[in-house]
Amino acid sequence: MAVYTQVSDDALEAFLDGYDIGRPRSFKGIAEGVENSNYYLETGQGRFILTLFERRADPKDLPYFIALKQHLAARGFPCPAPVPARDGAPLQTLEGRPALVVTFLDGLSPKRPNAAQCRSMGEALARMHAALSDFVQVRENALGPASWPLLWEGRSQTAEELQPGLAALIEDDLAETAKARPQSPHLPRGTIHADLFPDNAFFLDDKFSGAIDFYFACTDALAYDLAVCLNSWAFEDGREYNYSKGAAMIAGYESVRPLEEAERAVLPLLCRGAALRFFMTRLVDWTDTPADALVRPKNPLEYADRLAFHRQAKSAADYGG
Ligand SMILES: Nc1ncnc2c1ncn2[C@@H]1O[C@H](COP(=O)(O)OP(=O)(O)O)[C@@H](O)[C@H]1O
Ligand SMILES: N[C@@H](CCOP(=O)(O)O)C(=O)O
Repeated sequence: MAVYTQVSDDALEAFLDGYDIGRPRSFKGIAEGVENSNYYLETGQGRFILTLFERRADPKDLPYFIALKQHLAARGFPCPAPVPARDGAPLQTLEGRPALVVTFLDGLSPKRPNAAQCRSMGEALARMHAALSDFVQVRENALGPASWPLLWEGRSQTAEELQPGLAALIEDDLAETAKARPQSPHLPRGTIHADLFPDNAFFLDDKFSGAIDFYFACTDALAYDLAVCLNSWAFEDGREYNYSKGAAMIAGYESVRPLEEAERAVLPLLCRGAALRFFMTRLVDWTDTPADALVRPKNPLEYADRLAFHRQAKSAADYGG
């Protein structure tokens, strides 16, 4: 579960005094999530999510994430809209933590996405990129290729314990993605979500209804966002690539923004990089999460299996593009 900071009734009352959203009718901690404490809040004026940012959130990044959500919401893209307090600022303090109230989104996250949902997600991803094309703020991708060797440092033994022979394969992935990196600056860039996994997307009747959790958003290659989604939506049980789902996602994306030839050419490389990024952070969490932590670390091997697929892929056609 992810409620790290408890909010007392008195603290909530005092906090809501600073807003024009009415008195609380319902207030409960949300079990899902990993990084921050999230609460469901219902008042006379509607439903909201209250987030208290925990230790891993860098306070200097919060204004960027808030501005990004404001920008998307203003353009009609379904995402949590920050709710400003009476003083006009959306970012406040509660129980000693930076705190944000956002609007509640309807919909359910798919546990096992189907091809129709993959298509709808691809289309929505391209719409999101278009809506962000005039978002001028820039944030470097802190989990981009330069960070991977640093995350890997001292982890090869853990990788070997998880799967004998894995360390050498990962070293090879690092070398190959580093070699090919100079190709990336030529790709269309913009603001990307960078973590649009199924648990961060909501659906109503197979139609995308909203995206949440923009806390890895950054400026990077647009096709890298598609690569993150192909990794997290189009593999069965974390292992086998589902060609129909991948093809549906790419077709959905291209129905809004056709990929350029340069993007198609490096799609396998971008997918390999995306898999490496999630493998690395999961590997770090695997060893560094204390046994009594509230959240269970996710299995890095799911991404080692995806890497095996990406190593042999030659072109976008291997992904159904
Ligand atoms: N705007 C929202 N509308 C509806 N539910 C939300 C909203 N934001 C978060 N949630 C719920 O809270 C959970 C955790 O949110 P998330 O942003 O993924 O947390 P974390 O950043 O801690 O990983 C989500 O899985 C979802 O159930
Ligand atoms: N999507 C990442 C972990 C990040 O968790 P989130 O709840 O903030 O999306 C993974 O699966 O490794």
